[in-house]
Amino acid sequence: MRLTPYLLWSSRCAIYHLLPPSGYSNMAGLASHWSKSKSARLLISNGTRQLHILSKRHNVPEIVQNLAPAGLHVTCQNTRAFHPGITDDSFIFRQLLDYKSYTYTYLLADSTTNEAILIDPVIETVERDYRIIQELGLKLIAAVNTHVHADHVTGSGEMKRRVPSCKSMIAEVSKAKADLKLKAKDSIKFGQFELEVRSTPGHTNGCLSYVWHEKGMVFTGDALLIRGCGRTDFQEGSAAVLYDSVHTQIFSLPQHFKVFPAHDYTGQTMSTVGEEIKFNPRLRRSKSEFTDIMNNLKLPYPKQIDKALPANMVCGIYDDISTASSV
Ligand SMILES: N[C@@H](CCC(=O)N[C@@H](CSS)C(=O)NCC(=O)O)C(=O)O
Repeated sequence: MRLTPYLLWSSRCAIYHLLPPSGYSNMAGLASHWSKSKSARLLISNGTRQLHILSKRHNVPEIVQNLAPAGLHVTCQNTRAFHPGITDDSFIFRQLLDYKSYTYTYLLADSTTNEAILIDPVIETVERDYRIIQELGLKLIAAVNTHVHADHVTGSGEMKRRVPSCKSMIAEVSKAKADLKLKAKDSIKFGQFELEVRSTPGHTNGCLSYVWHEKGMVFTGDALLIRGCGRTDFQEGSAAVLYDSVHTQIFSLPQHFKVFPAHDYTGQTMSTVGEEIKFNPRLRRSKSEFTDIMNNLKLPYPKQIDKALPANMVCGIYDDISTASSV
């Protein structure tokens, strides 16, 4: 069997993708590694779906021989490994991209109860996200917005039309319409898990970040981007406020916490608190240097701002736009 490294996340978190066999010379080594390792597991898949998890009692070389003609693969996964899109035993995590606005939507779920939440859904990708939720057999309980976005329309309202149990959420101070208004120290529960709500204003006055302490993740919206941060030139933005928010609410988290922002324009998917403290070219500086940088960005306004702001004040339900409060 040919053993092809699929992704090397760190020296102790390797995920190997085993291609359909052309010979089985490595099989003995693999089987030995697998039988000794508490965290490695072998999954049978058809390339898109996981079909079966092999247990230690299976005769792996024999099974693999029979899989290849059927076009099936064996994947050896280290369950201590983590990568967006990989499901560990207790939770499901998907990082979903909207190519138009470079927005990340996050799907989080408890694998036992199947309760799920979506962070920052986008209206154009609601069908895709809804299909994933259905395929995975999840019960969507919330569409959680990090803030009133200016560059795209939220998918919360459209998702609510498809999933009546789904509640829309946004910061109370944003004054946007939603089923549940959030404030600092609230928690968002799904199954056995919960996210802590932290107030991180500065990009907008109602920006929230969501901390998943148990899994060491923080969803920062536009407050903290990878090697960047949200602009501060509209929607009651303030560079000084953003600086304090990030330093007190995000940089105070353990340095290994993974940072998942609402956007990335450079193809990066995640960072860590420690990396951003060290390498963020804006936020690692003093507050006055940061303010100078932010006040001189000279970015063009987002293309969809005129449509996005009023729509997002009503969770993206266009019928309600005429009754929305002003932004
Ligand atoms: N070109 C995009 C908008 C890009 C932009 O302004 N992004 C915002 C977040 S969405 S309001 C931002 O804060 N960017 C920070 C930066 O440093 O780029 C469009 O037209 O939609």
